[in-house]
Amino acid sequence: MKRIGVVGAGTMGAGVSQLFAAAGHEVVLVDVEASALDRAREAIARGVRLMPLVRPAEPRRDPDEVVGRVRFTTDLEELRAADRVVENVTEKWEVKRRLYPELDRICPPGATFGVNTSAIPITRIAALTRRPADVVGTHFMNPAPLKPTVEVIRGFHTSDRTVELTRELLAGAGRDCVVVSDSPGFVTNRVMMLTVNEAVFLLHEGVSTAGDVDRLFKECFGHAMGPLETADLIGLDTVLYSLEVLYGELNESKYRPCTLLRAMVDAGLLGRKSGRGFHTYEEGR
Ligand SMILES: NC(=O)c1ccc[n+]([C@@H]2O[C@H](COP(=O)([O-])OP(=O)(O)OC[C@H]3O[C@@H](n4cnc5c(N)ncnc54)[C@H](O)[C@@H]3O)[C@@H](O)[C@H]2O)c1
Repeated sequence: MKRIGVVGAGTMGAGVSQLFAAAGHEVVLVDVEASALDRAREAIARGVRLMPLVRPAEPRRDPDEVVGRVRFTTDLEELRAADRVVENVTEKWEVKRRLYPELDRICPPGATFGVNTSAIPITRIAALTRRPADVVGTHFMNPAPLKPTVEVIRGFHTSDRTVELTRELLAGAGRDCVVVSDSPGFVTNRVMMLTVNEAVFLLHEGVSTAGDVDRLFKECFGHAMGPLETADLIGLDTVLYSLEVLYGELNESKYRPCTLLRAMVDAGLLGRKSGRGFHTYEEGR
C-alpha cells in the first residue's frame, strides 16, 4: 500500500483517486475548492457503485470502503508523507506553475510527481522543481477507472527509476502504459484535439449537426464516441485550454481554437460536467 497524493479533484482527480483507492492505496485528495471535493466524493462513490454494470469482470468493491481510503482536504501540506503524487489541476500554465514549487517543498525526497496534463510539456513542468528526474507525465484517459492504458511521458530529465515506479504503480491498479517522449500534446492529444476542433468548425460552419457529426464517427468508423461527445466528456474548457497550449507551443495555425468553442466556454456550456455542451446530459447521462 502506498500513500498517493492526488491534486485537483475535478473530472480527472476524482477518477484517479477512485482508481488508486479501489486498488487498496491510501489517497489524499487535495483541491482549492471544498465544493470540488464534495463532488469528487459523490463521483467516487457513484463510480464504485456502477462498476459492476460497466466492468462485470472487475472485483466488486464496497463504495464506503473505497471512499473511506480517500482523505479529502483543501490543505496541500497534507501531502508531506506522500510516496507518489498525481497532479490533475486546471490545464493552465499559471495554475501549474504556482503549484509545483509548493509540491516540491512539501513532498518528501524520493516522492515522484505524475503530471496529468493534456498538452503541457513535462520537461517544462519538471523545471519548476528541484527534482526533475522524479517528474513524469501520467496522461490518464477519461474516465480513469475504466480505461486500461495510460500514456506515460518521459521528460528530458525523467529517470528510469521514475518510469519504473510509475509502471509498477499503474500495474498494481491493473493498468498498462505506453511510454512516449515529451512533446506538446504527446501522441494522443496532438491528434485528438485537432480532430475535436475540426468537428467544432464543421458545426460552426453549418455543415452538419452535432448529432450527425457524432453518428458518422460511431456508425461509419465504429468509434465508441463521436468527437463532439468526446469533447463533452473531456470538458469544453479543458479542450479549449489544451488547444491554446498546442497553438502556442507548436506555432501551428491548425490548432487555433474555433470561436464557437470559446463562446461555449464563456457561456458556461462545459459538457457533461455542467450538464450541457454539444449535447445535453442529466446526472452524467
Ligand atoms: N478531462 C479530461 O478528459 C482529461 C483527460 C486527461 C488529462 N486531463 C488533464 O487533467 C487536468 C485536470 O483536468 P480536469 O478535466 O479534471 O479539470 P477540471 O476543471 O474538471 O478540474 C480541475 C480541478 O483542479 C482544481 N484546482 C485548480 N487549481 C488548483 C490548485 N492549485 N490546487 C489544487 N486544486 C486546484 C480546481 O478547483 C478543479 O476542481 C488538466 O491538466 C487536464 O488537461 C484531462
